[in-house]
Amino acid sequence: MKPASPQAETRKLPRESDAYLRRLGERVRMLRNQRGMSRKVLARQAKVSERYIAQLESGLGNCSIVLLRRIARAIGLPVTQLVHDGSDPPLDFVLLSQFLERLSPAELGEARRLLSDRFRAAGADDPARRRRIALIGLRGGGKSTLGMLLAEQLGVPFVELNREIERRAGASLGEIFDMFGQEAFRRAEREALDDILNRHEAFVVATSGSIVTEPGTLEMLLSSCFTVWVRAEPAEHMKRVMAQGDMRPMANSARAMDDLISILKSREPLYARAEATVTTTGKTPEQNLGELLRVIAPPVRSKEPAIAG
Ligand SMILES: Nc1ncnc2c1ncn2[C@@H]1O[C@H](COP(=O)(O)OP(=O)(O)O)[C@@H](O)[C@H]1O
Ligand SMILES: O=C(O)C1=C[C@@H](OP(=O)(O)O)[C@@H](O)[C@H](O)C1
Ligand SMILES: [Mg+2]
Repeated sequence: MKPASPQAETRKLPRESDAYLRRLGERVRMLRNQRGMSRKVLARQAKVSERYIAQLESGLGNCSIVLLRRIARAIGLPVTQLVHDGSDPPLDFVLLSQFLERLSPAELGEARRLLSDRFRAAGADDPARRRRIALIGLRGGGKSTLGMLLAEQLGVPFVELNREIERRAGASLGEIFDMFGQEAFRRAEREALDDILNRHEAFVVATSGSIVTEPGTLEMLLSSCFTVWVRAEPAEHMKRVMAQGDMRPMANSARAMDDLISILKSREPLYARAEATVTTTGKTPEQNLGELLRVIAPPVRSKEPAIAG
């Protein structure tokens, strides 16, 4: 992970922004043309001046988000389809997302499983996936403690993702955050996970607490590994984190417990995507190890009844 010099970064930014505004303008023009709308009609429906639309389409208008939303509505699209970065997705992607929007949350879950079974080597019941165990959850839950015990029991390598990230970057987690920022850390999480998936067929990984927050990384984790949420009660998380002396991701302040509760609350739906959960409050690591061994065991298939003959 090589840092760009601050001067290079500031030189790059305006150029990147200009290119982005040009692409946004071209997209608005193309979508307006597709709909057979003149600039005049679009301006009237969005309640902005025609000159403004002309500026936007030529890549010169840095629109406020409220105005852009009005333009998107007048075109008949959600604003997210105007502002996305990078090139336009293929038509099938657009059609598929329209189709998915019609499904209920339960149907969406089923659709994701079906698609991932069809297009990934490792399906839900694939024994290979059960040999790649990922422990997820907030700090102090017990991922590292249980991960080490589980790997030893299974006779497979134990990977501490945070250490892998540090090894690959040649810098400590603190330095990565301070020097390169959140975005670099998210990228490093994903690259480190991809790397261990490529290097090992079987492992136990104690992931970093924040790994679930980047949708691409979460998807990779859920479809490649058997995931277990290692959780504890908030007060127990706090007690353990304080005992370890490093309060991140909470601000090291009097509000740490409030921070922890709100981080946990915002991440709970993501951690809950794990296929199994173990709660470590009031249990010994050995008790939880037994529980883990049970939950990761492949489902027992009932034998076909013997045909009497
Ligand atoms: N049942 C349990 N399972 C795992 N850890 C436990 C348990 N009970 C107490 N602990 C303690 O809680 C702490 C968990 O920390 P750690 O494994 O580093 O969590 P994480 O990796 O999720 O941040 C350790 O100090 C461990 O000894
Ligand atoms: O929950 C978080 O946001 C984080 C948890 C830490 O990992 P552990 O949960 O492994 O301590 C570490 O990756 C980073 O400081 C961010
Ligand atoms: Mg840990």
